[in-house]
Amino acid sequence: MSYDLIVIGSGPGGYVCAIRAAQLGLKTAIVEKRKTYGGTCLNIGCIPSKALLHASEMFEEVAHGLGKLGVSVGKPKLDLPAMMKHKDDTVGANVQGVAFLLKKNKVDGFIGTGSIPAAGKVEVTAEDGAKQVLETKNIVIATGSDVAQLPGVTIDEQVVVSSTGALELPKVPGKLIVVGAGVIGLELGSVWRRLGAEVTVVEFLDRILPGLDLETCKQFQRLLEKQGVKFQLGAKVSSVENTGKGAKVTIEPAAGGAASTLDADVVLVAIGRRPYTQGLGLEALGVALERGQIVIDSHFATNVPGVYAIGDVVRGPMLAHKAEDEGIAIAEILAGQHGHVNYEVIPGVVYTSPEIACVGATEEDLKARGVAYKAGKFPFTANGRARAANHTDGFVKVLADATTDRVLGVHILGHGAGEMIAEAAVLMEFGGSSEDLARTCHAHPTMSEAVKEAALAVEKRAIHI
Ligand SMILES: Cc1cc2nc3c(=O)[nH]c(=O)nc-3n(C[C@H](O)[C@H](O)[C@H](O)COP(=O)(O)OP(=O)(O)OC[C@H]3O[C@@H](n4cnc5c(N)ncnc54)[C@H](O)[C@@H]3O)c2cc1C
Ligand SMILES: NC(=O)c1ccc[n+]([C@@H]2O[C@H](COP(=O)([O-])OP(=O)(O)OC[C@H]3O[C@@H](n4cnc5c(N)ncnc54)[C@H](O)[C@@H]3O)[C@@H](O)[C@H]2O)c1
Repeated sequence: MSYDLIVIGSGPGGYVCAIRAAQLGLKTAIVEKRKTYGGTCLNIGCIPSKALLHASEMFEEVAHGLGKLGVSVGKPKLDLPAMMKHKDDTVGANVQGVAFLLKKNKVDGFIGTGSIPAAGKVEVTAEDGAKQVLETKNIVIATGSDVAQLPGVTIDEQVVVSSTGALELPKVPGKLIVVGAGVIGLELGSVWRRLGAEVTVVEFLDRILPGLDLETCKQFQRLLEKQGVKFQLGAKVSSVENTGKGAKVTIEPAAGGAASTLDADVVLVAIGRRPYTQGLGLEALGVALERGQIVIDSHFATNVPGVYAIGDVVRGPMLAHKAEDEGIAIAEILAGQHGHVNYEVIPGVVYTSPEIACVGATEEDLKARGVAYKAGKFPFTANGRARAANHTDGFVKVLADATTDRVLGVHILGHGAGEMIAEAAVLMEFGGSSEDLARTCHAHPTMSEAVKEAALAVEKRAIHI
């Protein structure tokens, strides 16, 4: 069988690419080494973590959030196996959904490890070792990423866990140490804190969530501390001694100085992810890599003709929707269209409570680039719906170019921020101004009115503050 396109890896980048290519009439196949489609995101990432985040948020809300609303209930009881079943069922429904969509679009699926013996050929090795070679005009590598390891620390997924093990813990740990105050550490740390663990986050830098808007992160850290999360910033974990029943974690100040130790029942290592290219045969093929990432041009092409790459395995934020948009763009390019991704407008969401959502530049980015900007801010305490729902933490911040008024960035800390950010992304995609946002009628009473008020605040004309 000869194909127009073979995609290696069926995460959000790969499966979306395959479906779009098939829609455009390309004879397409997809190769996946896992037993189920959907990649990191659906199997061990976005989807299971959001199932646990939602369930644990409900647990906490029932425990602490309802009394003020006049709803009196008894102390909630945690049924962890049922919560884990909800997570597993959610994953199951999603991965089956992807298998259905691939079939519906007549994409041929091959379960096995894909490698590229030469441009135009993909070898698929099944679990039992059986091999077959498929012919194709084009190959898209969408093999994603894997957990970054802490030097000298072995992840056994029992006591010392990665995000994968943290989604599967059989009981709530008494003490959980999280290494890394990035998105994974704060999301999964929140899950287990809500369910009863004492959580300490150890972060190398002097701030949490590097890369996100600093003011937003500082306020967010204070809210997490109020919830009971402890932070040790400017501290690096230098060793973890796994005793089988728990661990001793040695922490050194990042700036140097005396080490200290902390005891933990479970240690979550969440210090980032690395591009995954193992077993593809890229070295023999001569595909250029830089810091582990496959090097691509603006059309996703590697240096080997007919071989392209997208998603976590290439440069840019490691986000599912970025991988999806790249998958669509390369499929359209291969079908002779003009696929394109606007990297200036990729939203990011941290699914904690409250959530953080952002799109575009931070104040730090704009200062570093020397761009003159105006900031408009509006707190949820002044929003009627937020007060009615008892979700008054946080604010919306709109950053607009001081000369043209074009919106350059929007940062939201608040309940439902991940849903609210979409209107900012649409506005920015259309090159909109803060005035466009301020003049758009927003339904009352909604949390989104805070977005409009923050846009009004850019010109110091917010009404409700
Ligand atoms: C705990 C966690 C939570 C996350 N939450 C979010 C979130 O809420 N939102 C968000 O945007 N992002 C989130 N992410 C990141 C997101 O999962 C990734 O950015 C996204 O999955 C990248 O998609 P991808 O298609 O590039 O690769 P992946 O999803 O990693 O898929 C790659 C696939 O390729 C397969 N593969 C690898 N090598 C081969 C081979 N040689 N042959 C065949 N198959 C191969 C792998 O088995 C895998 O299934 C999260 C990640 C984690 C770990
Ligand atoms: N909601 C989402 O969109 C979502 C959720 C989960 C994961 N993800 C993606 O997954 C990727 C990986 O997430 P992550 O949280 O593992 O990585 P990250 O890069 O977001 O954060 C890792 C943190 O660990 C710190 N660190 C590194 N070495 C350390 C050490 N020795 N001691 C203490 N701290 C150390 C870093 O300074 C950094 O703050 C991210 O790129 C993220 O985009 C996204």
